[in-house]
Amino acid sequence: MSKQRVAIIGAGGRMGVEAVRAVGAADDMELVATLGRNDKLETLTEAGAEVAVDLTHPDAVMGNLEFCVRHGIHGVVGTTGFTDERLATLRGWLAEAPGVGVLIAPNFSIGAVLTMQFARQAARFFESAEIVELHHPGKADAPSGTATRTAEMVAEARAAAGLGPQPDATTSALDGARGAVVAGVPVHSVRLSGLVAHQEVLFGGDGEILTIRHDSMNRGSFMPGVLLGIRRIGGVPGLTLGLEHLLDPHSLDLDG
Ligand SMILES: NC(=O)C1=CN([C@@H]2O[C@H](COP(=O)(O)OP(=O)(O)OC[C@H]3O[C@@H](n4cnc5c(N)ncnc54)[C@H](OP(=O)(O)O)[C@@H]3O)[C@@H](O)[C@H]2O)C=CC1
Ligand SMILES: O=C(O)C1=N[C@H](C(=O)O)C[C@H](O)C1
Repeated sequence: MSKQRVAIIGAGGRMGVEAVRAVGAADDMELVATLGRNDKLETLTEAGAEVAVDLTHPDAVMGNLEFCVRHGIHGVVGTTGFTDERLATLRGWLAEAPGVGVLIAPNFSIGAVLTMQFARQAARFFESAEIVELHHPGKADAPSGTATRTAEMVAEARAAAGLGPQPDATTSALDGARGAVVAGVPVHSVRLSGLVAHQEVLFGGDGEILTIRHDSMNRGSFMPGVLLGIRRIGGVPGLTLGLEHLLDPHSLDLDG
């Protein structure tokens, strides 16, 4: 069986270095290109890349994806910063490139994927929900992509259950004291030396609190998800939002 030809964009970064190691060690993959900020995207086509992994920066990722999609290269994207508008633009490019697949994974770690699923499942039972995400101080964006996606999923579940706005009597607060509100869910961002990537989803009801916490202790925790995305995305044309859609179809059917 021929090996998948993989390129990594952002190869010198914290995640990129780890991904170069993981792809290099995978028997079914060949690392054909590693790109940094100053490399031309044409390197991807010259190297014959079939899948490009993007681990760069919110300012760079859309340009990278436009090039990949237009040149028939599948994308596995860990980079954050995807708004509804960006996703619509990406869907437009994909509509003109039948057969090309792009995975946008807010988080590649299985524990974080499960955290989001558990949070979605719990949301309808509690009147209050807030998120605390905690990361290393080198992180460029806040709130994290994972926290933003989690808040959206919690909000969707609340709306489907007919829950209204959260109780909150605050009428006077310093800017930022109540966090950033994402789809009605307050999200608090901590940046602290020593941390890697962590998240708590807090739910409150009458006399009880449920806390769902996940900790990535190192960036190796993301690599099985990166490799899974590379292996599967070629068989899933169009946009896939979230690693859960590439896992076994029934493995995350928590409501079933
Ligand atoms: N989905 C997931 O599971 C995870 C996602 N992430 C996300 O991945 C992204 C990268 O994170 P991290 O590795 O910590 O960040 P780093 O800042 O460590 O690395 C980013 C890399 O991208 C490069 N880069 C920046 N701009 C460009 C560009 N225009 N073209 C090509 N390369 C570029 C940087 O190059 P240079 O060194 O020259 O600046 C650097 O090597 C972030 O958005 C982060 O949130 C992180 C962890 C897990
Ligand atoms: O920048 C990071 O480190 C991470 N970014 C992603 C995010 O914003 O959610 C995933 C993980 O939290 C690590």
